[in-house]
Amino acid sequence: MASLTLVDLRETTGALRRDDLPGVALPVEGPRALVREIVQSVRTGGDGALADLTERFDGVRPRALVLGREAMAAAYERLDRRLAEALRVARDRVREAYEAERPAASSLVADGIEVRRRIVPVERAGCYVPGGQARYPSSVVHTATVARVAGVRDVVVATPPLPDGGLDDATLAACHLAGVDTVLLAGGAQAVAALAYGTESLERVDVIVGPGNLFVSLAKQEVAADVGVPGAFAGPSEVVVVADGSLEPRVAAIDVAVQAEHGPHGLAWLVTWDARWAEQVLEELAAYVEASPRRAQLESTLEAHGYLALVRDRDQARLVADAIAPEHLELLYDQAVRDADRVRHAGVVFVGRAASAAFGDYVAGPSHVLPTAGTARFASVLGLEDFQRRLHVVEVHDEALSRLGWAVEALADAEGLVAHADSIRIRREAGW
Ligand SMILES: NC(=O)c1ccc[n+]([C@@H]2O[C@H](COP(=O)([O-])OP(=O)(O)OC[C@H]3O[C@@H](n4cnc5c(N)ncnc54)[C@H](O)[C@@H]3O)[C@@H](O)[C@H]2O)c1
Ligand SMILES: N[C@H](CO)Cc1c[nH]c[nH+]1
Ligand SMILES: [Zn+2]
Repeated sequence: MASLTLVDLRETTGALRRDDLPGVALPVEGPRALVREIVQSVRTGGDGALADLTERFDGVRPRALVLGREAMAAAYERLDRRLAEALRVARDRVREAYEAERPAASSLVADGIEVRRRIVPVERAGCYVPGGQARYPSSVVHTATVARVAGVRDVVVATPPLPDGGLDDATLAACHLAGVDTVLLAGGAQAVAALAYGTESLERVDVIVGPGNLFVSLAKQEVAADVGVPGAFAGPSEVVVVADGSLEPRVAAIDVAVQAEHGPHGLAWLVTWDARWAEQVLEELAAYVEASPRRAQLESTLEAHGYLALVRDRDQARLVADAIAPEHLELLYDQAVRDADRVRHAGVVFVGRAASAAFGDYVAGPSHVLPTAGTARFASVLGLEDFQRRLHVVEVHDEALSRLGWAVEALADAEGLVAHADSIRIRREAGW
């Protein structure tokens, strides 16, 4: 029976560091060597290697390696209307959230130098959409829509095939709605390699984004020298639920289970100052896990990385959350809004008793591609900037020679870089 491992912090005083708490120790060494081998094999073997590896790891040869817009549009027409409408709502909310964040071009003029900052989208983006333990049409929406708002010209989605070698209508329809150009029917490290290096049927991309399991995340690290891998380590899902007796125990129990049902290697914490109430939550959680059709996934995460932290008060609860730096943080007690603004490390914070992280997974607006494994200390949610480059145009008027030229010469002389200094001197001596 899955339970949570007790971490009693009530006697602990002062600051909490990340290493004071049990974390997720991902078993990376074996997978890393395998991922290296897979990437190399796709890099040299192209389409053939990709199909062979798909057969090896997904148990099927894809019916086609690449699908185009026609297949996506046809799937959208076939899709159940309620689901199509839900996907459209999710797409619209993600699109609106990111349209509101579009960075403005900026410029600065002073001393004869005009600096303009241009925002230039990458040309081709690869969005990895997981498909092992569950299918993720929502991840299509939460990656490709952001790429489109960022202005990317070609958007490719890579996702593993179904056991029949094809792809589900919901994922294809989501591609249609999100404006995807090409679908690559491959998953895991082999898909990441194909996106990074290209194959006979797929042109390589400029950046790879999107969540995935350990093999996907390690493959992104493996190819990072050759392709942009911006943003977070978006690995197995995580949640920290902070609540007390003002919340029904079953509601808290289910929220702990929400992210754990994704599959192995995830992380789930319940943090509370209400020990009696916590016992009721544990009972509810055990019953919920036992009855769930995703019991195996729930148990794999909860048994390895499911924790109950007993803390003194709200302040200590926040320190615990900050030390964990979880992907999702739920603050579900009264008056949590003030505390939300004091949180430093989390992928996203949900506040209010209605605030299930499932809203964020689907329709809140910000992408559900979020930092995991403690990387929320330095990484953020998928953003427009992950698909864009900043490019400065520096226009230098002659006036700058008299106003700033001397500083260039002084610094170049100090560094012994004579051509640097001469390039200014020669212009000044010409009387420009
Ligand atoms: N952080 C985020 O933003 C976010 C968002 C959505 C999902 N997720 C996470 O993404 C993950 C999705 O994982 P998934 O497994 O369901 O789908 P996935 O598509 O990431 O992984 C499936 C692929 O992994 C490969 N694979 C599986 N076992 C392998 C093995 N032993 N050796 C080599 N390759 C192997 C296969 O090729 C398979 O196609 C979950 O952990 C979920 O929690 C994270
Ligand atoms: N919770 C996942 C991110 O960790 C995203 C997701 C997609 N579908 C359901 N959930
Ligand atoms: Zn989820």
